[in-house]
Amino acid sequence: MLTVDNINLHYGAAQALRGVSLKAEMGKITCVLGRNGVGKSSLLRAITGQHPVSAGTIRFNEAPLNGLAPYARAKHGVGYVPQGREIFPLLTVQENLESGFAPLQRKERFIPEEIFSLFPVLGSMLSRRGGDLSGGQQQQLAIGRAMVMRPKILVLDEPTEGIQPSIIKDIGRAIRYLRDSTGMAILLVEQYLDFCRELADQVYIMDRGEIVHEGRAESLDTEEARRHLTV
Ligand SMILES: Nc1ncnc2c1ncn2[C@@H]1O[C@H](COP(=O)(O)OP(=O)(O)OP(=O)(O)O)[C@@H](O)[C@H]1O
Repeated sequence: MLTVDNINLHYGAAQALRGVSLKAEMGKITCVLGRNGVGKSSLLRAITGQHPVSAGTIRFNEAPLNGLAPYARAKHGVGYVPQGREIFPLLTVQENLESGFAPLQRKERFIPEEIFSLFPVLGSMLSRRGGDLSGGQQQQLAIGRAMVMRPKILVLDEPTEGIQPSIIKDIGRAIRYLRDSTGMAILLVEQYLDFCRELADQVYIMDRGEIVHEGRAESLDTEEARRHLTV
């Protein structure tokens, strides 16, 4: 389980996270909802080691992650699908997937077949450049690349952003499959309430750098969630 306990995060003098605590359990999908600018990406940056926290602790299966570089967190099993995908536009699909090999030992350096069963389009586009793919295909590639490193927790930053509805469905299916088949923990941040409600087991709502609600997805008060999602 990932345990985030009372973290603060600053950009210079500006505080983006205030005493944020949450848990993401193995075999569960945990969704953090919030509108633009409330600190969702900052939370994921803190968890993946892209930005240091100024207070609080982050542990994964009891191992402290604080202070570890992103690659060391990847070795602990933290896979990250950043906002905007950040795939390499000039590398091929195959090379993008292979860039996930970095934290793996030599004998593990192969692309698991299940990536192509989940996202067949990647298999048919292996020699195409990442930059030539549509936004939805790039999102699938970014998830595939994170899967290459066999994560124990997959952290996704707004996987539905700018993506057409049919591909959002595929991505939802893939995330559910990963939870059910591997028992990994999945933590995603979103603004898209319906996607989150359909997919998540546990939901948190963030507003202005703080967690303002926590509960099971089926008991989420949709009206309250919408209030936090509109400015
Ligand atoms: N590198 C940075 N330097 C300074 N301030 C930043 C930086 N990144 C984010 N912020 C600020 O921190 C706050 C939280 O931003 P963050 O990106 O975490 O929010 P978000 O909920 O993920 O929103 P979005 O969906 O737009 O990414 C915002 O006020 C933002 O302007």
